[in-house]
Amino acid sequence: MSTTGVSAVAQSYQMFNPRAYLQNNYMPPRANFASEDFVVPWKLRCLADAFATGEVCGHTLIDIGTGPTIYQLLSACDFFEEIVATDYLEVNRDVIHSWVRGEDPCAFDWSPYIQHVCRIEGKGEPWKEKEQKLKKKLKKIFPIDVHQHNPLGSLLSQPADALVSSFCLEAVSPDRQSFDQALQNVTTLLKPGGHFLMIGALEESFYLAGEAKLQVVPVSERDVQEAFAKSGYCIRNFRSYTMPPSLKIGVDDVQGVFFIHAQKST
Ligand SMILES: C[S@@+](CC[C@H](N)C(=O)[O-])C[C@H]1O[C@@H](n2cnc3c(N)ncnc32)[C@H](O)[C@@H]1O
Ligand SMILES: O=S(=O)(c1ccc2c(c1)CN[C@@H](CF)C2)N1CCSCC1
Repeated sequence: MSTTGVSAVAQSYQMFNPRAYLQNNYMPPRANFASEDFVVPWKLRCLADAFATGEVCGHTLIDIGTGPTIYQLLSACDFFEEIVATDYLEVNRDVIHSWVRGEDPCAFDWSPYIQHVCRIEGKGEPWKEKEQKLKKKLKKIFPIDVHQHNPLGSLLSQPADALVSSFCLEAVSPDRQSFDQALQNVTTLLKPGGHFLMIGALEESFYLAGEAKLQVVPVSERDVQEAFAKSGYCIRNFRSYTMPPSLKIGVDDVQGVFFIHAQKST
């Protein structure tokens, strides 16, 4: 693992601006729910379908690199007692804390995401009920460093039943070796037989978040599949989405998005 590379990544994240990041990736017009063919509905569908199998369930789910977003947890909250959010930056952990407490009138409006997920799950659940359910289950918000062999330090008493992660490992790894090692590291947080649902960027080399320009290690579908196999997973499902030119507006150079559902070997 290149320690200088990891230190440089950590340094670049000191400039990360959560509000700019949300603006670039989670607000209209880039975030478009008009058709299931658009990337945001595609991501939410991947997650909803995986949880709808009923195979991904248990007491504790950990989200690796939560950032300032909660969409990635919406379909999980019916299947776990406790959801643990994690992030390297205190500024992002504070955004999630603030959303859970519901005290910030200027907080990001996730209602279009919650309403869409309730619609595709087809349970007739009012969106405000799902919102409250997630806030109630989001009991812990921990600091994490995926480049540490024990990413959560002593904060985790026992391995989780499932992991979720979205746009994290490739966005914080200076090279493929670090990406593979980071996956090995976070896998120690998951119980044998546990499930890992990951969404990530394909062939991306950078993204912007306000003043910060973050380097991303470009990964292919094959790179991701090989990394999971190397970390001892059975790949249950793998899907990918090709980014249309209209969504390439300069805030990143992402070429596509992958979804992987993998199960840790027993
Ligand atoms: C591209 S953002 C992803 C945010 C969110 N999960 C999403 O889906 O948009 C990457 C996140 O990784 C976090 N991060 C940076 N360095 C990290 C590290 N060493 N370990 C874990 N997370 C890290 C950043 O603070 C940021 O929130
Ligand atoms: O869901 S996305 O595919 C998405 C969402 C988040 C990110 C990326 C892509 C690519 N760069 C990542 C940096 F790590 C963050 N999407 C991109 C097109 S517009 C709506 C959001």
